[in-house]
Amino acid sequence: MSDEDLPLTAVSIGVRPAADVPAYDAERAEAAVRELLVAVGEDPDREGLVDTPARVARAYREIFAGLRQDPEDVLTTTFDLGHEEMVLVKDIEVYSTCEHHLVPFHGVAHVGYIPSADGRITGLSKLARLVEVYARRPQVQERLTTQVADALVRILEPRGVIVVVECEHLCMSMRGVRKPGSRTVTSAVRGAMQNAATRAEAMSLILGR
Ligand SMILES: Nc1nc2c(ncn2[C@@H]2O[C@H](COP(=O)(O)OP(=O)(O)OP(=O)(O)O)[C@@H](O)[C@H]2O)c(=O)[nH]1
Ligand SMILES: [Zn+2]
Repeated sequence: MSDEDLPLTAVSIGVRPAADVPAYDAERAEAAVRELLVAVGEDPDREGLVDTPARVARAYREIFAGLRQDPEDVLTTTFDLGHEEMVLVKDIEVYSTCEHHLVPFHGVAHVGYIPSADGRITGLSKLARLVEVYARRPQVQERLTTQVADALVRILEPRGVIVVVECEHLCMSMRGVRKPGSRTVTSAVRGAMQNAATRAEAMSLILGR
């Protein structure tokens, strides 16, 4: 499927299904890192840098592994516990990569849902794994937040979902506007979680009050 064939929703812009993403090209990544070192004025053959292109290529494989993972493969484990109340995993550590500057943004995600009427729930770790699938891609924080919420809606069919992400963007800290410590908060709220009282309950749990 070409990018032109994808519907232009916030979720799918620039996003291909894992099956359509070509295999990771470590050789190409390594050559590109070597070029980058030359471009910034470094000598890629000096002792300290000689292994760096290969090292960075290996690191990028890991950092962008989510491009080759489908959320459906993560949310496979479900249980029918008959639990119909809110489930919330908070303070899930997030490391992602800003797609504008290719530097990290990091912080926490809070993921909550109200199970479907039949009480179908997923494993708690799967919520954190879902965040990982989308964080390990070139990202913007808004899309990361939306994608996690919409994958939960699509796959678990819960009655409601809330996803709140709070991150510091190193592109705003170490360069550019240079405002270390500023945090960006994004949220996506779906279904019954949009009800004011339910949303307030979720937010009070997230804020620890
Ligand atoms: N909305 C959004 N913006 C982001 C995110 N990550 C980085 N940005 C912003 O993307 C914008 C890119 O702006 P440009 O003017 O094209 O790039 P730039 O000249 O490097 O901008 P500065 O960062 O202001 O120096 C900046 O304002 C960043 O702060 C994100 O996750 N969400
Ligand atoms: Zn950035």
